[in-house]
Amino acid sequence: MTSTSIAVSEKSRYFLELEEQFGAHNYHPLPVVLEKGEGVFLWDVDGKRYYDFLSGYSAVNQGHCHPAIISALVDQASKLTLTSRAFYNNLLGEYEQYITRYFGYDKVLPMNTGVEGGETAIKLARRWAYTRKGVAENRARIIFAENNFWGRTIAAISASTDPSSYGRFGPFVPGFDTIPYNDLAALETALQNPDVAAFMVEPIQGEAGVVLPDAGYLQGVRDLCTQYNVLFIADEIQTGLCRTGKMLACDHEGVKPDILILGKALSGGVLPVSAVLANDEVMLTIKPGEHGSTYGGNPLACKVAMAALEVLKSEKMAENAAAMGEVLRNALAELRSPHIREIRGKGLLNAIVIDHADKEAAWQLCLLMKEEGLLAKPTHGDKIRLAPPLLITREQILESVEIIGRCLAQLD
Ligand SMILES: Cc1ncc(COP(=O)(O)O)c(CNc2cccc(C(=O)O)c2)c1O
Repeated sequence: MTSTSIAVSEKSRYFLELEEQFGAHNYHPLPVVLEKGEGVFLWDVDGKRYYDFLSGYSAVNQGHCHPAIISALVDQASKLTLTSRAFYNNLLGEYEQYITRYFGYDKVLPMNTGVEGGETAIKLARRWAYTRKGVAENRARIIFAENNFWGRTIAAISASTDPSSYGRFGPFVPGFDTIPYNDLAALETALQNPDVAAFMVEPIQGEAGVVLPDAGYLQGVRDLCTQYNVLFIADEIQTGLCRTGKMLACDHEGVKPDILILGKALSGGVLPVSAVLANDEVMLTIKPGEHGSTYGGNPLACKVAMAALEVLKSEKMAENAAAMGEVLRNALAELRSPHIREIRGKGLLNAIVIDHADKEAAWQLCLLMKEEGLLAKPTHGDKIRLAPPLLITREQILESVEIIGRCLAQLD
């Protein structure tokens, strides 16, 4: 059933058909056409209001159109938006000082999208391996966890174990190996190879369906990477910035990666901003003119990112995510729905695994929830991510779970 064949309003149909005719068919969106966002809410073109339980895949942690972030955007947009890195500007240095002190690293390399952050981290790791670890040129290896997802570039899909990500896009980037997630023995075995430069891993696997490792896994990764002189790269693009109830998911175990990758909510969902943080031993292996991007570190992004980071702390969003995550998981459990096989998550990064004979049940449930005023989307078939903006209240969580419960009851 295509989106355009599902019953939608005349106004919505107009927009769906425009995208059908003039846009690449590289997504299969839920049939809803949005035109306004504020806090935890979205409104469609007919003025219907929805709870947003996707948050732009955790890019809108601070809530849609957060006033302080929009104010920073609007203020800077009328002054200076882009200088390129051919020249200095009055915001990049202040932003670099702000974010490196915020997370406790010597330096930051500013980029735009999350996948650019991943690519940058890999280049840094390879360069560090050749210039500091003594790995022979072009022999560096990067280890990834199975079921990783860090974007859509050729390098990102070269690391993927998901055929729907890499199928018929070969040939692939060499020097990448994968091991089972949450398996320290497998990691230690892989680290016996002296050519390994880094292990890049999500502290909680997002696109795999919110997969949590065992307690102690991240500490084990940290210890093994230290023991074998391998860089621990934490991809916190989806788990970071208060989403899991701490500033970083790594903070739940108090571990500090050698390279930290941030994106998504680094701009509060306003424009693409990513960042790679590391100490000098790693970061200074890349010399002037050897890496960058036209928009990387632009003054508009710097201003927006500082505002986005500020509100995370000033509005105690990590604390609220931790508390509301408990409320959400407990309320979902109270539903005692036969169609919920599993409830999992940390903070406000959660997912339910749907148990139903119909393999389309998760999609159907999302359609039913849309009709009832809640937006969510399945990932990998039977899992529905439940990840609202981090300023959601207890009352809003409970109202949302009532909606989910009503729709689950209609699934039979
Ligand atoms: C953990 C993680 N790392 C990197 C990326 C890549 O970020 P960018 O998309 O900004 O390059 C992600 C992205 N996460 C994500 C989740 C769901 C859908 C999509 C999509 O490409 O539509 C992306 C992610 O979830």
